[in-house]
Amino acid sequence: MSDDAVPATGLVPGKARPRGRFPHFRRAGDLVFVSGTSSRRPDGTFAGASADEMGTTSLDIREQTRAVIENLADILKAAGGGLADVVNVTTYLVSMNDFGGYNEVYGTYFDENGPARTTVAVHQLPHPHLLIEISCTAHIPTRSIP
Ligand SMILES: N/C(=C\C=C\C(=O)O)C(=O)O
Repeated sequence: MSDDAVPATGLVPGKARPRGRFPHFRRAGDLVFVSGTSSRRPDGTFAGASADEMGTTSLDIREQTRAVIENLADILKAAGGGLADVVNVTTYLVSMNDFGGYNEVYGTYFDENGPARTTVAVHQLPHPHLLIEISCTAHIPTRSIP
């Protein structure tokens, strides 16, 4: 693929729009930086968040983690790569009580040969239903894109 055909930055069609003036990803040379991504769906609902008829909310860290990583995969695909190209991950959890569930699902996508990783707990994320947000960097040389 010619360099011109590879988007350098972008809003990815079909993904939840960023909640601010930033792109889903930005390329700098062979590196692709993906903005912090949640389990938010294009319709504004969240995978891994539900409420019963009384309004009691249930949040599921495993489901949210899976949805976040799948959202990252879709964004990386639009940038010409995939999860196998990720070299660094930063994870933001609202509570370290969710570390076990997050870690379990993470390990179904990545292993010790995968990206470097940092996981931190933060006070809040941009919506009260969010337990997790992940940003990542991928190495996707434009010359490797078919
Ligand atoms: N990356 C940011 C928010 C992401 C929210 C979401 O994906 O639901 C940001 O505000 O920097």
